[in-house]
This record gives sequence, structure tokens and C-alpha cells, in this order.
Amino acid sequence: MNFTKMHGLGNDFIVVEADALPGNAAELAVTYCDRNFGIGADGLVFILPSDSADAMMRIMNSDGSEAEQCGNAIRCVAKYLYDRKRVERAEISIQTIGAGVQQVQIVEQHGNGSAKLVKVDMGQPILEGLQVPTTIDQNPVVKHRIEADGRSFEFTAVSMGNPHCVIYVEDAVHFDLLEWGPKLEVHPYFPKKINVEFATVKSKSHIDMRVWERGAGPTLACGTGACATLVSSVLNGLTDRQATISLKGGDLFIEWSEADGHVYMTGPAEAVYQGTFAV
Ligand SMILES: N[C@@H](CCC[C@H](N)C(=O)O)C(=O)O
Repeated sequence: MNFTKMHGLGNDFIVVEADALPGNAAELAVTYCDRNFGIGADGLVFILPSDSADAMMRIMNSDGSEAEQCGNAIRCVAKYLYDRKRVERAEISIQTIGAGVQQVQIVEQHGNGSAKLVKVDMGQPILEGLQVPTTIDQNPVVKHRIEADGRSFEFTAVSMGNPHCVIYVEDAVHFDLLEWGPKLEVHPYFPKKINVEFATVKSKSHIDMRVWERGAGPTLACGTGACATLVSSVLNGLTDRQATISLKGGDLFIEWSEADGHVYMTGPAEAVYQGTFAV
């Protein structure tokens, strides 16, 4: 199988174009996402035919679980389709499992010649607690207390098609992600587990964020996590509706539009190399 290694801000993927999802997709993800015995990646992404969009994206986390949506991967898929002229327009539609068909735009990066950014209409966030899903019947779930291993946090729950729990801490950059991420990911509040974002608001338009991803662990960036963090920060009265989210791998620009209630994410996507692997 041919693959292209791609990343969005260091959140990296093995990207494969195929006619159908292989029956052993989960096993392939575990094998080839392994950073020592495989190619190494946070996820295995399939670009498949779609009846309702230019293409369909399906993503397996590095532990083999399937995610409903992935913000950094959708930018990579759009860039792949554009660069290979599979779609000869700057507006590309991509079908996802958890967030329907999303519109993606390839945009010029201001003041940087031919470099391109990718802007995605990530749709409306889901805020009903039971829909995120959490076990909490509230809408929205904001500043809700959660206890893990003797420590207590406050979280806000947001789904961008996939579930997120946003927690504000004093210093997200130096926060002990490896200790608290895995404990919160599997908390009983979250029937489908959860992606955990630790955030520090620097100003009304700037947030530092670090992420522990469901099924992948600590990654350098999370697009849906950045969207969830901005939505949470607006709900908590901490920021404006537009902000730069600084992740370990770089910055994403996120806007929660007042006009249509959709979240828009803008950031880079890069291809690194190509290869083949055995199925
Ligand atoms: N890195 C992603 C999210 C990937 C899926 C996630 N681990 C999940 O299981 O929901 C992003 O950029 O959004």
C-alpha cells in the first residue's frame, strides 16, 4: 500500500488513499504507527471515495481505535487532494464519520509567497453533556468538578464530532500532562473516553494549550482540541470568539462565528515523504 507521511503542527499521520477501508485497518494502525517497530505516527488516515463529498476521511488512532473526527488530519487530507490535483479547486468537501461533510479551503499564507494554509469549517460544537458524550445531563457542561487520583479539577465538555474535556491550569506549558492525561481520559464521566486539553489563557485572543489525546497519548497538536478549547474559553467568559491557540507544535487560529455558530480552524498541513507498507 502506498502512503504519504504528513503532519499538521507535528501531529503526524500515515495517509493512505484506498477504494475501501481494509478489514484490518485497526491492526495496521497499531503496527505502522509504532515509533520503534513501524513507520511512526499519531494516526493512520484513509482517504476513501464518498457519495456526498470530494472524499471521505477515516482515522484510526495509534492504539487502533477509530476517531469520529480529526482537525489536523482533515487539513492534511485537503492538502493531499489539492497537491495531487485530485480536486482542482481551492474549496474541497470532506466527509467525516462524526462531523458530517466539512468544507475546507486552501488559502494563501499572508506575506509568504506560495506557502498555503488550510481553513476548515469545523461545524457547530456539540455542548449537551449527554451528546458529547459525558454522563452529565447538563447543557452546557461548564466548570464541572472532576476528581482523579486525589486531585480535583474543573472541566468544560465540548464535542467537535469527537469528545473533549478542557481544563484550565496555571501553566499549561509545564503541566504534568503524562500524569493527569491518562487518568482523565478513562474517567467514568466519559463513556467513549475523552481527549483532554490543559489550557492557560494568556489574553483575550491567545491561549496556551497542551493535549493528551484519546487513543494516541501526548501529541504535539490537536485541531479539534484547539477548537474545543476556544469554545470552552468563550463559554467561560475568558476570551473573545477569535484566538490563537499555541500548541507544542505551533499555532492554530480558531474562530467561533457568531453569525452561523460554526467553528473555523486555520493552520498548516505538510507532506514529509512517501513510501509503501505491506497490508
Ligand atoms: N489529533 C486530532 C484528533 C485525533 C482523534 C482523537 N485522538 C480522538 O480519538 O478523538 C485533531 O487534530 O483533531
